[in-house]
Amino acid sequence: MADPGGEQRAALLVVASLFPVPDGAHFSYGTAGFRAEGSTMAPAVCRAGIVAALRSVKLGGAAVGMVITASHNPVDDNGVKIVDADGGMMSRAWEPFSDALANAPTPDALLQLVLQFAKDEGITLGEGHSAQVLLARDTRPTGEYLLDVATKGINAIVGSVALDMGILTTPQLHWMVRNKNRGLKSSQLDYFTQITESFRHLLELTPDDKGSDKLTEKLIVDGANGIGGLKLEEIKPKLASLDIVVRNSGKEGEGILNERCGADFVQKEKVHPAGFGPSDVGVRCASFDGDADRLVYFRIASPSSTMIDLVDGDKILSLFVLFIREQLDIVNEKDNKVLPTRFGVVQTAYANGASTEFLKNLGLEVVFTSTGVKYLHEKALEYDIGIYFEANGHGTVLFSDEFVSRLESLTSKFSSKDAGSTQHEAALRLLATTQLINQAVGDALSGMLLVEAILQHKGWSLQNWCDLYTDLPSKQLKVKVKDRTCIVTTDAERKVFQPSGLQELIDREVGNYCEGRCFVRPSGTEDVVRVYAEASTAEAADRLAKSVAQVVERILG
Ligand SMILES: CC(=O)N[C@H]1[C@@H](OP(=O)(O)O)O[C@H](CO)[C@@H](O)[C@@H]1O
Ligand SMILES: [Mg+2]
Repeated sequence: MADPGGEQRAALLVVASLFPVPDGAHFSYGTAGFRAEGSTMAPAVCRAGIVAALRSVKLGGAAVGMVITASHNPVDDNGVKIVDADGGMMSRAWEPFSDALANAPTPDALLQLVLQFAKDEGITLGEGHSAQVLLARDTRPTGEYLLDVATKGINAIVGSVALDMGILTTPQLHWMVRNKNRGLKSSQLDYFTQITESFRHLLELTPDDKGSDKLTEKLIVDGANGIGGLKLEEIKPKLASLDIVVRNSGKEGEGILNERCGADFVQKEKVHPAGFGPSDVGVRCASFDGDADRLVYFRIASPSSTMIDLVDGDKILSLFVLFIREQLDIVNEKDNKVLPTRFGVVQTAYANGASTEFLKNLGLEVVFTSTGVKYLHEKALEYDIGIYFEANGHGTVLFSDEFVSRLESLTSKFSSKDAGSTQHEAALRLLATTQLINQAVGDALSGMLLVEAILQHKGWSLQNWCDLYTDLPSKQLKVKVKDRTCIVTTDAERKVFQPSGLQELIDREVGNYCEGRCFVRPSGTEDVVRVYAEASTAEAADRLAKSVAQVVERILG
């Protein structure tokens, strides 16, 4: 093993002894990084800092990111996830090492793990290499402390530089990392300028006959008392065409992060968030999660109930699909296939069955992956245009580099020869969309602006959007078991493979219901087994979920 030198060894030993893993603690790099109660996160965060710095060294000094957040989880939790140099999630191939490092029991064990991994990966330590890690955190009280811990971890790889980008939404940091490594402008101001300018371009391209009054109708945004609300307040003056009211804005004293508010709460509970009430009945509302990488829309149905009409990630996806396909068809109409058209729609098992049916009826290829953005994103990258969404509101639209460069040459060709033509305008709309929607990860701010621009383009109310299809009633439950990892799934998590016999029992329950569908899987972020059920009525979906939850309890205790 090449000796990295005394300085490097000492730095690793020192930092490992500063943040030892307590007896009995175990960290696991789950669906979205390490997560636990904030006050217990220091060992995992420090070691994630080491991993991020090593990743940057491995990639020749390209910028890598680290976000300190626990997203929609309670305010006392915190977490950390690593952003790869392309702006996406850290390569899955590095997760086993991250797990092993986070749990290394002694400073010496940690040192040996780093040395062995560096050797296996061909990473040269301790000499003239460079590494840079961009850091951000959300608004949690433990964030500042954990950011400092992360910096210590990063600095333990000699030659690394940690850059604190401040309090940001998770998608802002992903965007910054991607842009930086592409040699593009990458500050927060650049991000704000890009999304607000491309939004303005899209509005300018709205057909004259469409109801411009729709946007003057109020939009109320639930910021989950997190960072998304604060950033939205910051850009609101640049969105003068929208009448936006921010509630649960994240301002001091307004409420507790994610407590009875935010996209996760709204989507799972199907009731309106705190701070909303009867006076908001019928108004178009949107909800972000605590780190603003999820977006759902909703409307309070009646003054006498807390129930909402939910417009979830599946319906946002459907709206994006309709708009992009329509513009693509216009551009390609005359010059057949002037733009590449491999169009992929990616969902998970949690997608409402009615949405999948709707998309298939449009003649689209719908593919399924396991839960977790890293899987959906990876799949979407295989297409010229890859659209993915989780039902919970995390998703985006990815355009391949080739698609964007063909689109750029096409728009300049049109501007000199065919300016103002229908085709030219459709191409410009697509180009503005590639600029508006975050290419690194799902982004509530940019996603919301695209939704607003499309509703305006179509002259649609929230009702028109809701009417695309009717969701099948569904129910989600959590079951506490001794060891959730006993459940092994297959077929994009739609079938249980182990323990044997469990799938047959689920099938038997499902067989009792009309339009019944049900699956179970171990959560990657909580110590529970999740049960999801769909059926033709809400009451039947509840009953199916409950009976399958009982089966899981019986088998796994
Ligand atoms: C049913 C559900 O909403 N699951 C969420 C949740 O993962 P679980 O592995 O189900 O705990 O958190 C993930 C990270 O935010 C998100 O990607 C995923 O969709
Ligand atoms: Mg989130």
